Amino acid sequence: MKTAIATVSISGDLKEKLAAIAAAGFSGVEIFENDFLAFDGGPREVGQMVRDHGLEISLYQPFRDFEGMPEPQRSRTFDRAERKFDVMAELGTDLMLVCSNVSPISLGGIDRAAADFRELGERAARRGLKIGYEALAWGRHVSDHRDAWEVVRRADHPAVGVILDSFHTLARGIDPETIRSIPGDRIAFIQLADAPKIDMDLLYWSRHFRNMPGEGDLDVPAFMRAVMATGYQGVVSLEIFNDQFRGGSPKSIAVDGYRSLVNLMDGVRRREPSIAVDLPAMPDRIAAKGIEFVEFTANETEAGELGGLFAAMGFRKAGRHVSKDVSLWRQGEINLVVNTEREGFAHAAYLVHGTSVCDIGLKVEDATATLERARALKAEPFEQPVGPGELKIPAIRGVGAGIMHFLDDESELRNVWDIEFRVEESDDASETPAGEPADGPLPGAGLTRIDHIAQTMNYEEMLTWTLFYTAIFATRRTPMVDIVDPGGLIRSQAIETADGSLRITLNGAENRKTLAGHFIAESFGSSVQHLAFSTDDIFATAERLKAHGFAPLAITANYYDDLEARFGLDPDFADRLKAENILYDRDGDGGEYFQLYSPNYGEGFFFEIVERRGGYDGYGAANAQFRIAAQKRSLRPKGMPRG
Ligand SMILES: O=C(O)c1ccc(O)c(O)c1
Ligand SMILES: [Mg+2]
Repeated sequence: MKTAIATVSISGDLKEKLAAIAAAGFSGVEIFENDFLAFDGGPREVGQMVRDHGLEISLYQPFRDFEGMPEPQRSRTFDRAERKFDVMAELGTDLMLVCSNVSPISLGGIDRAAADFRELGERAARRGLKIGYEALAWGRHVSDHRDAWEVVRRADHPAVGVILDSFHTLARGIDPETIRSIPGDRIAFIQLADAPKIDMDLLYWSRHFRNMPGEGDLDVPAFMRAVMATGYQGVVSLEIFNDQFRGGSPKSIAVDGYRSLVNLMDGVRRREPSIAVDLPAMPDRIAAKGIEFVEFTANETEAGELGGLFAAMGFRKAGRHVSKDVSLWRQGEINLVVNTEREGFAHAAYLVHGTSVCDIGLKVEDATATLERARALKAEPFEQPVGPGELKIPAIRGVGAGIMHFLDDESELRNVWDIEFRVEESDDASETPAGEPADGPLPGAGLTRIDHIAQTMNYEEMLTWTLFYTAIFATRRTPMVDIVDPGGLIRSQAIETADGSLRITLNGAENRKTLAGHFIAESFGSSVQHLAFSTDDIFATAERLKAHGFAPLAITANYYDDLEARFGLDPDFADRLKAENILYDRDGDGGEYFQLYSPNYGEGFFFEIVERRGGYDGYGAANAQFRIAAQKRSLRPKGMPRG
């Protein structure tokens, strides 16, 4: 499959754009005219530069305001086209995009436009070139791909085809199934873009808010299935006008683009099995079953403090690694690992981020298949030397700074805890805090599993993260919600499996004054900001935690007054929530959510304990503002210091 991306989609100057596009794995580029005009070098030089990167120029664009002009403008547009043909010849490309006319003086008329294209086709063919006609969603007379195709059909010239751009079709709500009646060999080129559903002017929406297929809300898969059903075998290209991308990292945006294309085409192939898609085989999106472990990196002193925190939440020390300075803490199905090694990835992470979460272990259907799909989607495999008695666990670099490991029940990996960890005589007894009976292990606090992991990133990187998770794993993303922090806005969105077995919340920080922004700044980009543990009985857990010496985050009395009024709560029930500092939420179907927080440790890391009742599927977004305000009051208590 030939893949391309328009230079306009990537930030940087033309050189930087090409380097990033080539490194990401594309086979070609669309040279966007303004990128060429801004370049200080002739068309031959640009063509050579593109080919030196191993790329081809798949398209030159756009040529504007061509068809249906009155004289004398009509003759001028043909002269202008000839000049562009000269440039194309020197660039070394044979296809030019002509977008539908937006000029108020254009006359309209399908046959007039067809006659103009027939003549342009004739002139192009004489020079061995071709042209493609694209309907802009805001074109003066042609704004629908069906009309563009009718013009092309009537032009009836082998050098003239139609160009379909998913944005223009889908943003106007045109049924993509209408593409299926166009002959595939009359489609000159395919441009793809997604976009979030926003109610705004089409032109503004198109020029500022497009994003990669899978990052927005348009049905790009339906569009692409229809295209492939026509027998189209040409280039599949991305054309993304996006303000954030223009300012983003060229390398990472280019990889996102390639990832989104491969993910899209793999999905098309699975839904249209009779259609040939020339793409290497890869496993389908991976069924993720949950979070098997979370690993912290720390120095010895801080590891002791972390252990104290874990013990206060009812965790017990359950083992020590056979060959490394790594200990395991357990409760229910939760595995927390603390790594104090002086070498390897965890130590490197410690030096950069301080005490923090450095690795996440996901339980998946098939760990090897997960690595294979991740690789096909340009994720970076991670390996470090396997020590004596250790298993080789498939792993990749996450989108942030951390490593993501994959475990399954199908292989030896299911025995990782028994193979790599040993229970030490002293483990249980030595962790018994003062004041508790020392004659046996402390009972836990009723924590059962990890409900969710919350990762924080700069707002501009959120699309990269959502694409990463949704392309590799069979997950969906929830709508974005705004969370008000006294210092600014946080955008929050969850990635989750349909059954809720894996939940990751992504929090995009716009500045450093927010708790989330402070956390990423102070931890130099550590991503995991909090872990949420599940309990089946939040009140019993709250009591147990108290007995363990856990001090929950204090919530204001005002919050509880409002809560009682808002939900019409029984006053005794509201008092109980208040006494335990438990936050509460209820959904439209009577599902209930209970949340209990730890204070901050260090610069904004914390734990949460939740109970879901009656199928509640959210994350208590309505409570986040009050929790954050409380946490900000408690910032920098005694606790987890930073490197
Ligand atoms: O916004 C535009 O003008 C524009 C130009 C060329 C395209 O291919 C397109 O989709 C939009
Ligand atoms: Mg386009």
